[in-house]
Amino acid sequence: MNHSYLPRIVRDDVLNGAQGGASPVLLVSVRSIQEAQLAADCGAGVIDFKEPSRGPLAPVAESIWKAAVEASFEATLSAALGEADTAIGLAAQVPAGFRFAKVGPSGAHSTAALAELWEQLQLNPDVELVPVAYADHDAAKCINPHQVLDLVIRQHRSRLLIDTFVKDGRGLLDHIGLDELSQLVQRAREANVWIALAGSLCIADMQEIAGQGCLPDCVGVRGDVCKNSVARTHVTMKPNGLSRDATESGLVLGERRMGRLCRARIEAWLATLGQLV
Ligand SMILES: O=C[C@H](O)COP(=O)(O)O
Repeated sequence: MNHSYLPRIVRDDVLNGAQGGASPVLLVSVRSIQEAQLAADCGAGVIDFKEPSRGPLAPVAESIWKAAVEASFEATLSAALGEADTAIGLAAQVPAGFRFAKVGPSGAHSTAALAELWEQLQLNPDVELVPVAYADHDAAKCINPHQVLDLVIRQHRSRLLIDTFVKDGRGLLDHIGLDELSQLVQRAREANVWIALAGSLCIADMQEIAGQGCLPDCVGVRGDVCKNSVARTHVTMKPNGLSRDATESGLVLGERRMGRLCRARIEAWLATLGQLV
């Protein structure tokens, strides 16, 4: 494929974000090595492993983390660890080779409760915590994104992802206004905090956000690029009485078609972000 119109994404750009004048980096959440390969081939800057059927930040199996490190994708690796109930136990298992670990704040009713959660995460020194704030914080029963950002700044942490807890078709902008989002991004900027936005974002949302002069360091997507994904094909294309051979050949054809759709979507995102500097 022709990558010439895509922004050149190298790992330093991923880590430094738009603060150095670069375009926002694209993070694509995937649930398998197959999807990761597709995202890497397209040029996604961050490949984030999560199992969307089990929650907004649910982890994939540890065997997939290991396979991802072995695959040596040309992208920064990120692992979603879920919320306190899974993240504390899993943190130490995230292999070196991963750079980010996303942890959700649901249930943290106070700043102190969230600080305690972060304190309990025994991450490998090479793996950096990406604290998450939920725009729909009432549903997640936790403190709001301003309070999470306050804590990030107070603890001299480097990163923050604002996402949505409930994936019900509503997106980030259904829960947080553009003015408020701009304030958060601006505050993060001033405090030298790398900030990522996600939450069922589509390209039109991103254009609206950017039109407000609000440029995050990173944009995270899954729903918009993976709604036709290979993984979904497996879910929707059950045997249904077809012979095994016919079913398998249908799956292969379906996977190819869906893979093309995902690829086109990721490329459209990269082209859009590449224009935002
Ligand atoms: O980290 C980013 C999220 O995985 C985005 O997922 P989503 O686009 O389905 O809300």
